[in-house]
Amino acid sequence: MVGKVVKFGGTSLGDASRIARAADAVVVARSEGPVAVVVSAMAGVTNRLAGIAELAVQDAAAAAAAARALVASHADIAAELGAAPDGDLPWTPARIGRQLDESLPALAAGDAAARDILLASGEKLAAWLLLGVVQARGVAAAIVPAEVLVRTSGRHGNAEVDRTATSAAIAARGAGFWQGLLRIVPGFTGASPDGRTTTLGRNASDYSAALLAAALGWPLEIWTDVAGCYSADPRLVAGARLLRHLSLADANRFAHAGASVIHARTLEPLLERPVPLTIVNSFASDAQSTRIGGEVSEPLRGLALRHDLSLARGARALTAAAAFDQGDDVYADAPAAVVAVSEDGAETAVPVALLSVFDDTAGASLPHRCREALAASDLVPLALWWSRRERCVRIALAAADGQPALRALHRLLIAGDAPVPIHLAVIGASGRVGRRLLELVAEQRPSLRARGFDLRVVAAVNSRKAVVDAAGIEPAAVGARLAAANEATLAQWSHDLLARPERPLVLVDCTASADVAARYPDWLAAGIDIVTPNKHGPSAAAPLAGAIAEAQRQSGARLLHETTVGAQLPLLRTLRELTSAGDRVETLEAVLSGTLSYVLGRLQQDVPFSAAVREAVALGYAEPHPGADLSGADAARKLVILLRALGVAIDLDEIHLQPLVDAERLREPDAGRLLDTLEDQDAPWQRAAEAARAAGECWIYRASWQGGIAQLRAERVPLSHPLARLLPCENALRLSSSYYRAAPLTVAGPGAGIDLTAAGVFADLLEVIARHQPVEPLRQMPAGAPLRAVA
Ligand SMILES: NC(=O)C1=CN([C@@H]2O[C@H](COP(=O)(O)OP(=O)(O)OC[C@H]3O[C@@H](n4cnc5c(N)ncnc54)[C@H](OP(=O)(O)O)[C@@H]3O)[C@@H](O)[C@H]2O)C=CC1
Ligand SMILES: N[C@@H](CC=O)C(=O)O
Repeated sequence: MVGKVVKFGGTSLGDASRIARAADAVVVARSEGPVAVVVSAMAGVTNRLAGIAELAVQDAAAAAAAARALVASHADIAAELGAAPDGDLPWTPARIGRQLDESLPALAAGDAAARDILLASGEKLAAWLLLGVVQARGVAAAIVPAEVLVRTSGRHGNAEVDRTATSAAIAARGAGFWQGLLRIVPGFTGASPDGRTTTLGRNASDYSAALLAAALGWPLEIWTDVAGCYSADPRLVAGARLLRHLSLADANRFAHAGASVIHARTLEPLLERPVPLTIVNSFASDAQSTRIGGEVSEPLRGLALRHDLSLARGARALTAAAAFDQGDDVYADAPAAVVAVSEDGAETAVPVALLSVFDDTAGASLPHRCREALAASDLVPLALWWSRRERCVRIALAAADGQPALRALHRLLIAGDAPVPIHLAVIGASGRVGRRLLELVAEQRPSLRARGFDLRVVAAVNSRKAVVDAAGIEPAAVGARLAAANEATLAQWSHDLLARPERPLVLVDCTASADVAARYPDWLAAGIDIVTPNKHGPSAAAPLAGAIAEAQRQSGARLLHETTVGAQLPLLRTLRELTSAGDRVETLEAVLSGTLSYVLGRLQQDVPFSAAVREAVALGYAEPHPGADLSGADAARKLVILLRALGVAIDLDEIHLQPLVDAERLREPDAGRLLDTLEDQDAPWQRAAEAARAAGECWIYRASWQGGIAQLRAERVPLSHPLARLLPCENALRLSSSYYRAAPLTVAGPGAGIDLTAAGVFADLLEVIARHQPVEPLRQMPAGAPLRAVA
């Protein structure tokens, strides 16, 4: 009886809820026939184990503690799942813990065999966890140690698999063994001829699963965090298309050229003993998938980019065949200009990109069309040639031209005139800024479409409900769709959003929520751009601020938040540009709260304090909870953001802050009730305003930064003071700097309001969209002597 092999990647087993979901999928699969499961270690675990191996060399006690913590975290997850496996098991967290303890001296001595035992324990612990949940679901299951199946060389860290011996070992168990109990096999692991545990190199669990599937002759499903192979890396190319059916041979050509998702090594056993492979998105199993092998296949049309290559001038040369891809003669028909590489090229090497263009429908015209497409985008290749063996066009480019060329060629050869989809998730969609933003999206969509973009709202969220719909939600229907939607917590909708394969995805956070801002690192790390007027992220304390910066650095996704200070006023961008042009700010004073500027301005017009606050709320200047304005906290966040834009490392708790009204009353959580308490402030503020007027002065809520001290407080200033001349609600910034010493730079204007804020958010959104412009401007090739080699 034919069964199937199901492999779960680390993200699919990333936490208790994902393990439970994987177990559910296994139970369904088991109800349909025999199943063997291969598991990776939980996401991040192999990196932690590698870190422990390094630590053991320097600090054995710290390594032991880290190993214990890691093993204990798996036991905690089993407790959370309420499912620990029973029966006689080859290992348990306790056994693995003891084994790691015992191996510490060998690890400290740098023993490669001990390191392999340590690294392989991640998959074993994951197998143990999944076994427990599957058993708790009533499925009879058992673990098979990979060491008894996968036969390898003795090379620790990256062992070679003896495929013949491995197939024989798998077959030797007999059909009954595989068709009876559900078998769970840890991936990434094998054993040397003398029985020592070996590991197969990073990301090798797919390979383990392919070995098992080929030996059993069972189809393979790989459950991972993407839907499959795309016509180009969807993180780099907006509108990349999912390739639904590929032959094994075409998938192999594509993988060898550097296409992501499937490693060429995974395909090797399947090419020898063909069984179909399906890639399934664990987080959106409703989504489409890629099926490799099997009855149906489509012509390969896709682009793969490698940028881990370099091109050298002079020096000792190797054949590119050896340097690029062992045993592959793809360069045999390449021009002489790109067939050699410097071996000692560290000093002379220039990074290059190598783009492989496959279009099996194009015939002999493909090189010519590639040339034309590049020329149309003002991109100049270093070399372009037809690879007979791989039936693709290879294009060597200066490294900086790699991604622009990828996008340009994808658009011109594959996507055609189809607009680039830009997916939008609007958080805070029923709020004032959120609603106005959705109106702007509806208004501006036609002009964006004319520029080649299709702006689609795919998610809308408020504090209680969420709609996620890849087909798109009409902006005008968002309110009704949310009203009809199910309740969803932040954790739930964030999880659903992270699972969506659509890119580019821009999350617009129109809340004032710190909890939402705390999720920014996760979203950014997943390649989701964020646009926001919410000050909680950019003014967050160092740990969150650092995580946000790091996630942007690693993923290339960006957080844009120009409206967090002064709404639509050009403040942050101006300061960043000045700083990067070498200016050094010496002192700064500002009015940063639109609400307080309005309230204090209205006092001068004889409007009572409490009435002025109500007006500011009604006009849309105030925060969702006006206590944030009256306490000065909102303005303090703006000052932090402003100073950080100038390169000043400062946290909120370093600001000297004097609230406008007493802190006690600001504890009232209900905004309406807080407003009801304010009338007793009318008389004192009326007296204060009259006294100021009599002295030829007025009140402002002044922010300042001088001598390293940042403060905010209500102050009386002469009417001649530049910050006294503001209209109610206006903000102003005045700074002296090395460039603005003779006369300070002043920027002033309306600094709050729903329309202005939504317009500023939309402007940030346009900036993100512009990054996905399919054709990019000409980039210069690196200067220097003629370039003549690729590696
Ligand atoms: N007004 C202005 O002049 C300016 C405002 N800003 C900023 O704009 C942002 C939005 O302000 P505004 O539109 O007035 O606020 P609103 O109170 O009108 O709207 C806030 C929205 O966020 C939603 N929300 C709150 N908490 C969560 C959560 N945990 N998860 C998901 N959604 C949540 C609310 O849901 P629900 O509808 O269910 O309550 C609501 O839809 C704020 O950060 C503000 O500081 C920035 C510059 C200027
Ligand atoms: N409440 C703020 C507006 C948004 O940042 C203000 O009054 O300035």
